Amino acid sequence: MKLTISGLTRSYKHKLAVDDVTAELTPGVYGLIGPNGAGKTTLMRMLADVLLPSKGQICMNGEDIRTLDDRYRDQIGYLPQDCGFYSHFTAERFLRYMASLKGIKKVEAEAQIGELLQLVNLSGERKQRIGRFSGGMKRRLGIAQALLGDPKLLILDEPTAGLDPKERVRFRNLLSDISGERIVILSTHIITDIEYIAKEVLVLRQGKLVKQAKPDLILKELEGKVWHVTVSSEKVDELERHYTVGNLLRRGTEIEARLISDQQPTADAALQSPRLEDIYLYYFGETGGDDR
Ligand SMILES: Nc1ncnc2c1ncn2[C@@H]1O[C@H](COP(=O)(O)OP(=O)(O)OP(=O)(O)O)[C@@H](O)[C@H]1O
Repeated sequence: MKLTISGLTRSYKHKLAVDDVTAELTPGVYGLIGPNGAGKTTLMRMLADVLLPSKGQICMNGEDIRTLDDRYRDQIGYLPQDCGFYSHFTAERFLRYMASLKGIKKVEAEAQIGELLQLVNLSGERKQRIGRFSGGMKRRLGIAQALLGDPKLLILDEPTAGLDPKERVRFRNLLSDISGERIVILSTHIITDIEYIAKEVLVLRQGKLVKQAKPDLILKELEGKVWHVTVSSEKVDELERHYTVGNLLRRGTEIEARLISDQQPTADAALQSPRLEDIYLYYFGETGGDDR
């Protein structure tokens, strides 16, 4: 199974939200990252075939998705950023409803619903109204509905938004369990969500795909560029003028910072082992991670 994206472009009036994106995806987990407004949701909506591109093409196994039409949509599971739930529905009624929209036969749907509720750890809550669910439970139910029909392409827009750290760990494990032969594309602001499970990271900046690479390769690229410095507080402005500086840590009159620089920034700067979350500093000049 192969998804080929060629010159995919989408503008809203004068705003170019996705700009000439070309990529080839094969089974595995892809982490789509980028700051707010980078175009992640727009790209995912086009992949989910709920938004038409202004230009460009998406092909599945060499066939244009416009030609495949229903045959493409039948193979997709999509969790939108804002998954509108019917709050008076119970979890199982919601999944039954979504299964019928996907054209899954009743008996088959019942079997899948049971399995999926178990997978997302909501079996005990299957008869509870969604209105009483926490944000994390709703997100897990959203993941279950995306998995109905055993889709070959799973598109998850910020699936971990609103999950607490424990739920995020559970989600990571769930994703590595279900990835298998599927292509999974998930967008996130939180690098640790994809650190151990992403086959490749897709970096989107101002609508452009500026990087598609394995996490190891990205880390290699950052080697020799990440520094830890300690400066007096009055030198911080100067440091920020010259370098891309991450979170500052105040220690008395001194400030410690992690920064990106091709050369050693100060005489006592110490080289650091790059971490995947340094991607945010490197590509966007901002920090990413659990605190965002
Ligand atoms: N319906 C719309 N009409 C006009 N502009 C839009 C529309 N949807 C998105 N945009 C603009 O397109 C750009 C990309 O938005 P998009 O939501 O795809 O980014 P994103 O990376 O998903 O951001 P976030 O992380 O905040 O969800 C932004 O500048 C946004 O303001």
